[in-house]
Amino acid sequence: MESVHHVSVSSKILFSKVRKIVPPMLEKFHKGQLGRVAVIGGSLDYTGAPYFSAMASARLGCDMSHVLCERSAASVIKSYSPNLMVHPLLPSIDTVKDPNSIDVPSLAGPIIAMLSRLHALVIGPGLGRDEVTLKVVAEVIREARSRSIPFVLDADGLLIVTQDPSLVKGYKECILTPNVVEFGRLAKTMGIKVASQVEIAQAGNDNITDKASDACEQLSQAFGGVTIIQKGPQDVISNGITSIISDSKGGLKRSGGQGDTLTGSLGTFLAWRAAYHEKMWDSGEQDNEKEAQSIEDVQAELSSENKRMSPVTTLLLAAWASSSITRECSRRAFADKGRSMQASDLTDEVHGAFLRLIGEPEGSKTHL
Ligand SMILES: NC(=O)C1=CN([C@@H]2O[C@H](COP(=O)(O)OP(=O)(O)OC[C@H]3O[C@@H](n4cnc5c(N)ncnc54)[C@H](O)[C@@H]3O)[C@@H](O)[C@H]2O)[C@@H](O)CC1
Ligand SMILES: Nc1ncnc2c1ncn2[C@@H]1O[C@H](COP(=O)(O)OP(=O)(O)OP(=O)(O)O)[C@@H](O)[C@H]1O
Ligand SMILES: [Mg+2]
Repeated sequence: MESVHHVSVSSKILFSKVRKIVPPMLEKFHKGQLGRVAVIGGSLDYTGAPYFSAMASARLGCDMSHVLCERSAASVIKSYSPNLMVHPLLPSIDTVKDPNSIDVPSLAGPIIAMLSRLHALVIGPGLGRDEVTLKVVAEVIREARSRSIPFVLDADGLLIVTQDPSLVKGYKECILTPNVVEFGRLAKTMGIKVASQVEIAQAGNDNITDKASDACEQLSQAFGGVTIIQKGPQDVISNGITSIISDSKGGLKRSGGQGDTLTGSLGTFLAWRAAYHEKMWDSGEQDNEKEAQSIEDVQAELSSENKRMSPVTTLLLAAWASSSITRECSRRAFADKGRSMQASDLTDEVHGAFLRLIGEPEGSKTHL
């Protein structure tokens, strides 16, 4: 018998809490303060995924969007947009002298040197499966974790986790974003038998949401409390103790690359969340002495009108907000383009989705 631990707070209240972690637009801020995010991905085969992710991050509102990619992908990604800063720093089998004897820390050095300037990382979009690349990215993950830099792992980044779960196990500043297939692979790696959303639906269960939350909670617990967004007909978000369901309407076209709008949005939200906890602006909330742990604590923080939120609560909110924005982008793009909709159509909807769902926080000076 599964236990159910998802929060029961209305979307309206959740969005009002999300608005608290969005920095207002103020004249005093300098370049970079509204977010410096890097997407680590992009290879010979895949150049679209890192672009969609980095553009979603930029369109949502971060100041600096970097892409750290494999050499062969760099010029291609640069040609998509001059707004992105694209760095050809990832090695591959083709660019090292001897793939069987590589100095991983030294190959990872140029990327690690950038970490101190970044608020958040999105690791995996279009990364590919080159073994040299993956070893170097695993080293970057280790270093980012040791510096408490928050990161999102998706696509081929999740493959790195299936190869070595200890890289993220127990790290609370990390979000995994598996699709149905990736969720199954992660569960298998952790040796737990959980049904995916599709299997649950096919089995004709009545309580699909409860069963899906339970599966996501179990996987999160197996990872020591890492936050997981299981994407699907509804996105189930869990940190092993508390879960939130994101089930707003999306579009009906399942073109590839929509998950990249999610990861890019997450990158920006993680950067904003860090700024919120550093008190970069006055949120008008009262200090909160107690750090939320349990679902009751999280629920109380979400229901309180004027209390600062704990990192556990804001991580769940960042995940829920990013999922909601992605689904709203998909809904709007599908309403406009129908079956012709592509991933790039979501990119164009990010700002409109943000304004409709969240809106500018109090104090923002958007009209000069
Ligand atoms: N334009 C681009 O550059 C894109 C690049 N992508 C990259 O492509 C690489 C491989 O990603 P894949 O997602 O193909 O990973 P996999 O190679 O692991 O393939 C997953 C497979 O699962 C299938 N699948 C997905 N959702 C499913 C569902 N709900 N039910 C049943 N089957 C389902 C897919 O059709 C796919 O064949 C990654 O690096 C990714 O970032 C993709 O994100 C798509 C867009
Ligand atoms: N059946 C569905 N109904 C509504 N929304 C969905 C459905 N399936 C996926 N989505 C939404 O699409 C987005 C991407 O999820 P998806 O499962 O396509 O990820 P993915 O396979 O990793 O995508 P990508 O092609 O970018 O790698 C998520 O935000 C999710 O909420
Ligand atoms: Mg994907």
